[in-house]
Amino acid sequence: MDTAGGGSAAAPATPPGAAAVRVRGLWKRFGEQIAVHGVDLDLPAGRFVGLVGPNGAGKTTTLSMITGLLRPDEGTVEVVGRDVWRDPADVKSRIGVLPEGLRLFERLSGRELLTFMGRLRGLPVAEVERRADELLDVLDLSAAQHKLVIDYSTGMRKKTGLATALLHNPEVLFLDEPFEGVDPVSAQTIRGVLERYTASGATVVFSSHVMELVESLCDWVAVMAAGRVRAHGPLAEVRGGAESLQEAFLRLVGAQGNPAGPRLEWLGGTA
Ligand SMILES: Nc1ncnc2c1ncn2[C@@H]1O[C@H](COP(=O)(O)OP(=O)(O)OP(=O)(O)O)[C@@H](O)[C@H]1O
Repeated sequence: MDTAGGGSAAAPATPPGAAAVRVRGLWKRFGEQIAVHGVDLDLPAGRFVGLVGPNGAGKTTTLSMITGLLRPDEGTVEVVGRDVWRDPADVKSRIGVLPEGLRLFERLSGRELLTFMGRLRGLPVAEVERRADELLDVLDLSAAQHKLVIDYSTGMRKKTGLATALLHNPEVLFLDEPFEGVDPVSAQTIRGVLERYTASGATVVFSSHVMELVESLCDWVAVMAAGRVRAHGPLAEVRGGAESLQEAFLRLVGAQGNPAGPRLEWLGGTA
């Protein structure tokens, strides 16, 4: 089995049009709380897929179960046609994951971290070095590559996490809030790398609260609320007649906001 991928460009094995992710009857409870409530989902390969939903909708829990980080109470997950929970090692060799609140090895430099992760993935040393050079360069991290990760900013950490997730040339990349806490320059860099990656036929699935971002990047969207999938499909279909994805989203999740009304009168101005 080639766990290292073909070349420096993504080499997806999933035929275009096939499902990159297939989820059936997925449930997760935390005590009384039902975080994921019988989710069915088909995410096509070769797309830029956005998973959106309000706080607490179940996005992170769902992504964690899809990527083999959290065991479901019920349900099945297939990624690139393989059962995640029956064959986790095979699936994990084919995916890259940037989880929420990623913890990196703080006492390694960015460069050492990439070398370590590449070797852990079974890549030959020379190939790790070549890929690390390119990723550090493209992600504007070359100048900081010998600094310890503990001294990295939030954006540098996200970019380093993204580099480690891409190093083994995965078929599907899962990113939980990849743009959170990232400045516009770094966001643009990350965006460029992801666009290049999907243009080669690979699949990106990412969660975000930022509708404008999802609308401008994604061609496929899944909307979650209260542990359920409210809509999923091509962006234009999910947006429907609404003017923007934001408007469609607010309608789908039934959100009216929570106006302060007569409350918080003490806030601001003089009493
Ligand atoms: N380990 C846990 N223990 C208890 N409850 C949890 C746990 N993880 C998640 N939950 C609960 O499950 C629900 C879904 O959480 P989840 O983090 O998946 O939502 P989310 O859509 O990713 O939210 P956000 O956008 O705020 O990150 C929430 O009500 C949350 O409190």
